[in-house]
Amino acid sequence: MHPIVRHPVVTKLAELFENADFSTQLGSALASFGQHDGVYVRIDAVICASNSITSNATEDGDKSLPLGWLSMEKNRSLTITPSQAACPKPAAPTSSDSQSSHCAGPVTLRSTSRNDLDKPRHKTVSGLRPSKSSAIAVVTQDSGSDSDADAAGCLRASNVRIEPSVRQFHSDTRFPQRKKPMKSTTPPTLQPSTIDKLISGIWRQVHSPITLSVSFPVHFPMTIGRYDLPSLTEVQDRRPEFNLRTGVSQSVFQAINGLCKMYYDQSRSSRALELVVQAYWVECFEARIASIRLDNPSYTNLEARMAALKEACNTLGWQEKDLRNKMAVWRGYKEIKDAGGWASLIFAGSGVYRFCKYRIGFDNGLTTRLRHIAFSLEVAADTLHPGWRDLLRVISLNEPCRYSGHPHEWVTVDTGPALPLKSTYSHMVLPYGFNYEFVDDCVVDRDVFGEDDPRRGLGIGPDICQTCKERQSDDVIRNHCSCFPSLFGGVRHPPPVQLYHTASGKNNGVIARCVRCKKPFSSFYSLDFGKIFTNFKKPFERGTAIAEFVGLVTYGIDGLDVMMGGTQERPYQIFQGQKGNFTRFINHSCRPNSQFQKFYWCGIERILVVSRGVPAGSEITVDYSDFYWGKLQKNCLCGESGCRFAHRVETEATSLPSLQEA
Ligand SMILES: C[S@@+](CC[C@H](N)C(=O)[O-])C[C@H]1O[C@@H](n2cnc3c(N)ncnc32)[C@H](O)[C@@H]1O
Repeated sequence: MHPIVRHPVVTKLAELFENADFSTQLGSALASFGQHDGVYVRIDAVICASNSITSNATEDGDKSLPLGWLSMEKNRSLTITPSQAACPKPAAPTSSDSQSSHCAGPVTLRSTSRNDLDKPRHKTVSGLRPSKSSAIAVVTQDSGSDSDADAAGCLRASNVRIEPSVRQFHSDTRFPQRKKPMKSTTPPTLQPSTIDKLISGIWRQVHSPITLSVSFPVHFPMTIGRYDLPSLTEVQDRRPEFNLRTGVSQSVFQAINGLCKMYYDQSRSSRALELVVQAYWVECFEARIASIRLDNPSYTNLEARMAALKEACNTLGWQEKDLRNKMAVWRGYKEIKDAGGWASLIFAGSGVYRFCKYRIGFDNGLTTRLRHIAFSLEVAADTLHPGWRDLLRVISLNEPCRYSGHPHEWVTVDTGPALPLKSTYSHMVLPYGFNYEFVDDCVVDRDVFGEDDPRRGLGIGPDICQTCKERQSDDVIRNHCSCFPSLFGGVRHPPPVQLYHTASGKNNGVIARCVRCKKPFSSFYSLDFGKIFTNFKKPFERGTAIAEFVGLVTYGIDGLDVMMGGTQERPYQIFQGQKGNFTRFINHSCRPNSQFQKFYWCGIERILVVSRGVPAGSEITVDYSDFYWGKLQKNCLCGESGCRFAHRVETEATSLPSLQEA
């Protein structure tokens, strides 16, 4: 076999075009030449009309662009690029050379056209230009002419003769580009890179109130709090008539807004599902290739790949070419998923298709950056969209968390991956270190209170709300009190808040991400595994309960932060030193956006953090009270203009403070 056939470029081409016969065909074509230095295999890219794709013959109008030449010299194969080959080394004129010229037809993939010879390789900018060549090539009948003596002759077909210099014009198919006028003299501003846009898009979606879920119809009617949930048919029936001619009332407009939002969210869910399935398909495809090779040990990887591709095309009913194109995009999805986790793909938004189709920035650090945020992203997704992992059920995947513990055990940091909560206290001297257990409800200290619950209000009935006088019950159907529906008497969701590392020296704090409406069905609802999702990109509205202040209900603690509760006759403390919820991390502000507030639920006193209007994306703060600050040897860092405790380190603190209700 001719050594050129073993040239890596030939192998690569055969692989690239999945033409296993290419090497054999080339070998037999070269066989007629014998092994000598004068044979070139010229590799061209041919631009042709789509209708000539099916036929092997190239059309007259086809444009051939030489990519390079392969040749043998001193028994060593060489690769010559077109730039080197402005004049490839002329081979010594031997009798065999002339033979090679004559026989060039079957070896070259395409015969050389005149255009190929004289076409300058740089980009042309005008429609008309004189040729740089001082000679013109003319096709002759005499294939054995001596035109090969020309410097570039060895690249020319032997039936081309060079005429003496003729002025010639070429027309160009491209119009000159219009020069864009300079808009202004202001210096150009740095635009965010495509990767920046993709990553900020992911964060935007994670912090948005979308509900990503596979929706199933649920059995209605049912009641949550005071609100009767409509049945599916009721939903249809209640839709107002959409008749634009009779005018659009506010309620009609509200309804169409609700409908629009519902389907918008639904299509986002199905888009996310599509991404999940397609990324997973790529994994299955690779696994199928491995199985085919196991079943057919004689198959090469290429053959196994082709077999798997055929199988897929048969089921999908797509052309192989179509599937290949789609696969290229799906591979991008898989790469994003591999680097940033499933959350990065699910929340990637619509730009991800274009991103993967054109592979913008993939080699430019995208995977490193996604790996960097994977952790924080998953913590945020779990905190704000607890149902997002359900989407993976479509591929029967039970994806384990990349992080361990409760999402609030991770502190988000603007500049990098989330930090383990414990590590953010390593710089502090704490008597027992930092150990905090997240619990949803208060735990009564039995050593102190026995079977009694000190929070039980004397003379307060367990059934009637002190505020609205409606019936209270943990049974969703029986409950009629809707004072704080997000916490009591309804379906409880994880609050849309995250722990974050403050930049102002207060160590950690709590940030509001997106929030729930006070009323469950103000204008829009969506069905999600039978739950009602009422998240909106709204602030925690004034009067909304953000959370209950949860910890160990005890008494007798001195010198540590505690919340005082009960009455003078029956006092108790809520201690968050070892267990509790995220309210333990809420900082003080002299202009707070929330406050502590007492509320009786089923006869038991609860201390709530209630919003005074917290915008999404801002820190949740309360006023710790003068009493607390009076005992704290620290300056307040709230930064408010009317800060009461900014310059008070000199003040003697007698003992450690207690938090008190505002
Ligand atoms: C209940 S903790 C709040 C969470 C705390 N930042 C952390 O990282 O654990 C109360 C402590 O936070 C700090 N802190 C809260 N608000 C503050 C403020 N406005 N200025 C300075 N320190 C504050 C004080 O050290 C205070 O004793």
